[in-house]
Amino acid sequence: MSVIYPRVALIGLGLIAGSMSLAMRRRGLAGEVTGYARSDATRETARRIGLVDRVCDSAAEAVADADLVVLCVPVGAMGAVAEEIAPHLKPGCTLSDVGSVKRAVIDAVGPHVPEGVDFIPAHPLAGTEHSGPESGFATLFDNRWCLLVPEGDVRPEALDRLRALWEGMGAHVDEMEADHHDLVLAVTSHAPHLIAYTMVGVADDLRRVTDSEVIKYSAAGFRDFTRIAASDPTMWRDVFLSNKDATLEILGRFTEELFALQRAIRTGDGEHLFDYFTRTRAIRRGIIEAGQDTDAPDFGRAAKGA
Ligand SMILES: NC(=O)c1ccc[n+]([C@@H]2O[C@H](COP(=O)([O-])OP(=O)(O)OC[C@H]3O[C@@H](n4cnc5c(N)ncnc54)[C@H](O)[C@@H]3O)[C@@H](O)[C@H]2O)c1
Ligand SMILES: O=C(O)C(=O)C[C@]1(C(=O)O)C=C[C@@H](O)C=C1
Repeated sequence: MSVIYPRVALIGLGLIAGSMSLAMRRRGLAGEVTGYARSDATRETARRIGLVDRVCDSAAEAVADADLVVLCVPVGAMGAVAEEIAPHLKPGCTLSDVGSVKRAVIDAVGPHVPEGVDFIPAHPLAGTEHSGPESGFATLFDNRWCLLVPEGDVRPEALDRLRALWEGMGAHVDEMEADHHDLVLAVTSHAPHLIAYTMVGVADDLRRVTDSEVIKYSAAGFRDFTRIAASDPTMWRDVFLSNKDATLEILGRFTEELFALQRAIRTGDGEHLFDYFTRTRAIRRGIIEAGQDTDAPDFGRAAKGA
């Protein structure tokens, strides 16, 4: 593949920035990738493992002359980072981010975007429970979605170019409106994370009673919860504080359903439980039949309508 951006700057050098750098390198999508992270230790590690072509000691130095700048920091840090780099952005460049919440990032970053810079928020729907500069890998975005959330005046050629970059990194790209994005992600990602955190917390409380049996005999379902609940505390604190309304709306509905199931168990209403589980099983099967299971080998073809 040919170079899409001569110079890309990544601010924040963790799982997502590291994976972007390696995914771009795999296909030669960027001429040079520069990077900056706030802590000396992270920059040192990034240098040692050659995560990007050049690790800079300031955000200003990293973004100078960059054709694409991507903010890869926790959602709560986006506004301050945007304010810091704004005076150093090259006219005509594209500014993007990878935050898990979009409305709050648009509100925080938008006011700092200089005239002549295209701001195109993005969100790759791919990740792991690991964080930091050593956690990235080149195939993270393969067969995953990346949602682009442009608002206002964005040049179509800037949008096409960013889309081509994400496709070159292995992702399927769609566009979505910011508030809708936040509601959808509250259902598919944010509330499930909170539920996993809660379940593991409950098990931890119980452990003190059962003397480690919870961990010793933990079944596959619970192990999956512990993987999710091992995700980065800073990232997830920021996600919940930034997507408050949508997450609370979904958690309200979740609590109502939970109470109904609780009542069915207490009253011995097997029909309610059976019907409910039949409905949820059909959803999983529907996902697989529609070719939307991103773990399936043919997801790529299905997503492209092949
Ligand atoms: N981890 C996931 O599963 C996932 C998936 C999609 C999107 N995201 C989003 O991507 C972004 C980055 O997540 P990650 O998983 O790569 O996190 P990470 O913790 O692995 O990396 C974040 C990096 O940002 C740096 N940083 C923090 N505050 C900073 C600041 N003020 N200035 C400069 N650098 C700063 C940290 O030192 C670290 O290097 C977040 O906004 C997150 O919501 C994460
Ligand atoms: O697989 C995981 O570990 C993830 O949690 C990834 C996941 C998700 O919920 O799907 C987490 C947050 C992101 O914003 C996007 C992807």
